[in-house]
Amino acid sequence: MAPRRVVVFPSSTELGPVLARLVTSRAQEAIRSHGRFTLGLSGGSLVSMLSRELLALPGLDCSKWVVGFCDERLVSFDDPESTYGLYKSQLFSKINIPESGILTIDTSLLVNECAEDYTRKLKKAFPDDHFPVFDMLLLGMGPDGHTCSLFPDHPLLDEEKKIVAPISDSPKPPPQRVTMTFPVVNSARCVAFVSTGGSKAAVLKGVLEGREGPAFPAARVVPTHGELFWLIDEPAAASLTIDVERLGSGAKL
Ligand SMILES: O=C1O[C@H](COP(=O)(O)O)[C@@H](O)[C@H](O)[C@H]1O
Repeated sequence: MAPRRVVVFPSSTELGPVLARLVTSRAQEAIRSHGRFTLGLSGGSLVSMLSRELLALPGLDCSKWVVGFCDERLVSFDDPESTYGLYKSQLFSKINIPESGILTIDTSLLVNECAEDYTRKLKKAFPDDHFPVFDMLLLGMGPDGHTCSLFPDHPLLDEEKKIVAPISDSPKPPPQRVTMTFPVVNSARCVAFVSTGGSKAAVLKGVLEGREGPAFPAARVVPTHGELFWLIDEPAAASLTIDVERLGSGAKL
């Protein structure tokens, strides 16, 4: 298990460019080693930061990228809650990723069927893996400690067999979603959390310094063989007492 790296930036302004360069460095490594880069994206506040920062990089080439979703809300793609819809307008429509390289859910299906259909799509994209091994997953964390659509005290936290699970009682709207499960998240070669803002400070302390076990879903993200980064800003790090790395916008991870 690679050591966890908790990296604190003065603000999201410094964090953003480092995140973008981390993604492209892992993309280059993956393409060199096995010809493509598989990336799992989260929604929420990540969408606009990641899109803006990737688009700011000169000469970004996404022709060998395969992109999936760590979780997705079961709403039509033109709904403002659709993670795919947001990435399409803010990122995919502006880069050279092939359409076949974007693994989307089928929003016409009921939530259980949607999860099964997405499972089939991931199995097809990762034919050699029992659980898909993504080169990189980008995760967010809600103020309740949820990540993907894996919420505190939900039975899905203990899912060990499924690749993608349906959820129809998400405490955060919209209620119907599909989500990668922990076995998939923890199989990734690199996982990077991005968490910014003072509203995350208390939960971040619980997740990163929790003494009495992993009560928060985000604390269960411990890649078996992969790297784990927590990229956070000073307001989110305000309550931490553990040792962290403090870096600026020029850093290379
Ligand atoms: O609902 C969701 O929330 C989490 C966290 O979002 P944030 O806006 O607090 O960063 C996100 O990672 C997940 O993909 C999304 O569906």
